[in-house]
Order: sequence, then structure tokens, then C-alpha cells
Amino acid sequence: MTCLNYINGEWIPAQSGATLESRNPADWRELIATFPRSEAGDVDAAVASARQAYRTWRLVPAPARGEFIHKVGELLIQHKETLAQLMSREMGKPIAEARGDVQEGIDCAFYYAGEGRRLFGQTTPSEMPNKFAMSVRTPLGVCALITPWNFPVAIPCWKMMPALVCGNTVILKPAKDTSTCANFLVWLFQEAGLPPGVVNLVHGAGETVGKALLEHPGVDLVSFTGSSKTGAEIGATCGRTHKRVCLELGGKNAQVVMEDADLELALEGAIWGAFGTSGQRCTATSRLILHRDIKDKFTAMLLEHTSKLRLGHGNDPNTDVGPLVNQGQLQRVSHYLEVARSEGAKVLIGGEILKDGELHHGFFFAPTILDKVTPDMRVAREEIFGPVVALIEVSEFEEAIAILNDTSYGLSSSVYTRDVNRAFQAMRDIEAGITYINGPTIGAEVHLPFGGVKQTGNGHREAGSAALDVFTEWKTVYVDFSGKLQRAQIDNRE
Ligand SMILES: NC(=O)c1ccc[n+]([C@@H]2O[C@H](COP(=O)([O-])OP(=O)(O)OC[C@H]3O[C@@H](n4cnc5c(N)ncnc54)[C@H](OP(=O)(O)O)[C@@H]3O)[C@@H](O)[C@H]2O)c1
Ligand SMILES: O=CCCC(=O)C(=O)O
Repeated sequence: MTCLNYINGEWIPAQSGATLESRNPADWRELIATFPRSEAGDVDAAVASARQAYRTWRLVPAPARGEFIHKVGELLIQHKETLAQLMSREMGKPIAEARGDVQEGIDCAFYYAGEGRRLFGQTTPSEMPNKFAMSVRTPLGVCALITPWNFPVAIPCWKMMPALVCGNTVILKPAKDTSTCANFLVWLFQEAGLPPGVVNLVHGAGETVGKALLEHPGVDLVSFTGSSKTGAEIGATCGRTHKRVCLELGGKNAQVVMEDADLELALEGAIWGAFGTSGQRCTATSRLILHRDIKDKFTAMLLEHTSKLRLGHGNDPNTDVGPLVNQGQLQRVSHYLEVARSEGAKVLIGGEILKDGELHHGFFFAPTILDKVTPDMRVAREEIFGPVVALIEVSEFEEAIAILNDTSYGLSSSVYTRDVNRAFQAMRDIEAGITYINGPTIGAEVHLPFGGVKQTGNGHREAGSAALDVFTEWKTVYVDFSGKLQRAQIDNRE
């Protein structure tokens, strides 16, 4: 398959003609597609196209913009299985999770399609007679959307759909590892009949295409999801170039299990929170904070369940845990196992690259449980982004919350307890954008705000009506029908 850039309604190669390859992480010998290795000139063309289209798209009534998004939702339903199978082959997640990823895109489409008929502002009384006062949302212009590979459909949809319904035009720069999924998704926007230039796609590396978008004077906003390291660079560049920037970054999420918890429920949450998507979710559980009274029992339950997880190709419906996305991720996770051992953590299960049988040509890492972890260790503090979970023992609820908060990240969190007082205390005291009581750290719903505190972001939120604050400017409007200058009255009001 050949992927192309989509600029001004045309599918075109990079100006240089250069290409990159997307391969199956479960079997590196399988080529999925080639895609353009774009550079700054391709970005210039995409920005020119998006700027031109913005002149008319911003004037399309918002309900009509919402109808385009609704159509994308219908097309996503129609092509759900094909897109999920492609995603599973291209980035390795098990097919059931890939279907869930596409479903998030569908939910997002119908939610933001409806937003076209809301986009509420405020009306408020004026101090003056015969004067109306109100605020309305207005679009920003051209939005550059830079996305990671771990949710190849959901995350681009979280950005494209609210941006478009608000009247902006967009340029998507997807992760290299999931270029084919991005191509398919943008084709659906084309099929939905969006005018040329409203949606543009530029494939290529973050170091070239991403950076060119950040520096381009024709880009008004950058919405980025990815690592905290890249996010910090992006924030600095956008500060220098005066662009609005929304950053959704890494996590070091914890699940607390108290002595009064339903352990079967907590076990299910821990397994899927830690090992779902091979631990490559920003919301993944990478720390399990266990009360000492249940720690031994719960650890034994965890080990038994983990030992039964089936590793394999994502497209095989019997697979529980797929490969890591690429060689770099495999090296990163292996490195953290060396760090864990050198710091004195004990590997209870896993801790190694798997190469047996059908895993031979893929990037598989065994689901791993680390014991004897203390809160100061690197494996308790740094984002690993793989199927590795660290066990930390505590004696008190307050201690559990203090350790949960003792991180530079703040995305998701979870507490298993039957005590309603503790549940509300957790809700109040946890420093994170998302807190689950008796549920795993994963599993976002599109109508609620999504994002984190501390180094997980810069205060913005994706999803829900909160995303509208990213993609619009407020305009305050006063309409004076008194027929006389009221300024004097304002100045004299004392
Ligand atoms: N908080 C959230 O909502 C959320 C959700 C999902 C994932 N994440 C985080 O994402 C990370 C994993 O994703 P990742 O490894 O793909 O992150 P990443 O390396 O930061 O890359 C993310 C995107 O940024 C591009 N990029 C890389 N360097 C760039 C630069 N200097 N300027 C502009 N763009 C650049 C990448 O391009 P390439 O194609 O060249 O890589 C990719 O498209 C984890 O830390 C995870 O926690 C956060
Ligand atoms: O990786 C980021 C998205 C996480 C998500 O959508 C979920 O946990 O459901």
C-alpha cells in the first residue's frame, strides 16, 4: 500500500519524492505501507491550503460543520472492522482494543457533531440601559495536530473533530509508526465531503515536519499529544512563536488497593490497567500501591493471572498482549529492567524479551511485575511505557495517597476501597486529572474532560466541552441600541 500526503483535497507524494516504511511490529518482515518523508516545503503547501480554506470554512454555519463530522462518524462505523484490523497490524494492539480505539473515534464524532448545535456562549445583563452584552466562541484559524502512535484513531479524532466543528482548518502530523491508520482516517474525512483544504495530512518525522509546523507563521495553534520531553520542546517553541499550545503528555499512574477492597475487582483492574495495550497507554497503571494486609494475597493472585496472559499477534483474537510498537520501545523497556535490577527491585515474573515461535520476528516483552520497589527508585518515578508494573507496600491510606502523588506526572489514578469516606478523600486529595474509584486507571469516555496536572500537560483538556476552550477564542460583544454615547455614564457611575 502507498500512503500519500493530503493537501488541498489532493493525494500527493512528498515534494522530494522520498518515502519511509511502516512495518508490522508483530512480524517486522511484513511491510504495511510506504509513506512520504515530507519536509518544510510540504508543510508550506499544507499551511497555504489550510489558510485559504479557513476563509470560507469559518463562515459555514456550525450545525452544518457538525453534519460533516456526523458523516465521518457514520463512515467510521461502516469501516470499523477494516480500520481496526489495519491498526492491529500496524501498531500491534489486540483486535478487541483496536475496535475500542475506533469506537472512541465514533463516539467523538457524534459528540462533536452535536456540539455544532451548541457551542454555547453567555448572555449577561449590561450595566447600561438599552444595551445587550454577550460572549461568543470564534475559531482560531489553522491548527497543527501532532499525534502519537498508541491511539492512532482516537487521539487524532479527539483533536480534529472539535477543531473542525469550531470552524478551524487542520493539518494532521501523525506518528510515523501509524501513518497508514492516519491515511485511512483522513480518507474518511474526504469521503464525508469536507471542502478541499479543510483537512490536510502531512506524513513524516517529528524532527522535520513537526518542527516546521511549530515554526510556521501561518499556524495559529499546536495541539500535541506525546512524551513530556517532546512536549517541553514544543511548549518552548510555541512560546517563542506566539502560538496557542495544548500539551497532553506522559503519566506515571498508580492504582491503590486498600485492605477492604474487592480483590477480584482490583485484580481485573490491575491486569488490564498494567498490561492492556502492552502498557503503552498514557493512562496505564505502572505503580500498584498495596496495603500490607492484602499485599501477599493480591500479589499471588496477580502472578497467577499474569502467567496465563497470551502474547501474540494483535489480529489473533486469542491474544491478550501484543508486541511493543517498535525496536526503540523494546530497548527502552529492556533498559528499565536493567535499571530496576540495579536499584534492588525484584522481578517476580517477566522481565525479558520474548522470541519463541511466532514471536520470533516481533518486539515482544513479557508482562513484568517488580517487587520491593520503593518510591525513590527510578522505576517508581519515570514513565516506562511498557508492560511493567511496580509493587509498593503501604500501611495507611494517607501514606498511599502521598506516594501516589509523589511524582512529577498527574494523569490518571485509581483507588479500590469499600469505604465511602476514603473514596471521597481520594477524590479530593489526589493530584491527577482523572481519578477512578473501584475502576482501572484506563478507559476514557469522550464526553468528559481528559488530561492531567503537573508535567502531564499545560492545563488544557481534550474531550468533552473542555476541548472547545482549546480550539476557540472568546469574543465579547456589546450591542448598544440607546442611540447615545453611554461612555459618559460609565465614567460617571461612581
Ligand atoms: N496525556 C495524553 O493524553 C497522552 C495520550 C497518549 C500518549 N501520551 C504520551 O505519549 C508518549 C508516547 O508517544 P510517542 O513516543 O509517540 O511520543 P513522542 O516521541 O513525543 O512523539 C509524539 C509525536 O510528536 C512527534 N515529534 C517527535 N519529536 C518532535 C519534535 N521535536 N517536534 C515536533 N513533533 C515531534 C512524533 O513524530 P514521529 O513520528 O517522528 O515520532 C509524534 O508524531 C508517552 O509519553 C505517553 O504517555 C500522552
Ligand atoms: O493513551 C491515551 C489515551 C488513553 C485512553 O483513551 C484510555 O485509557 O481509554
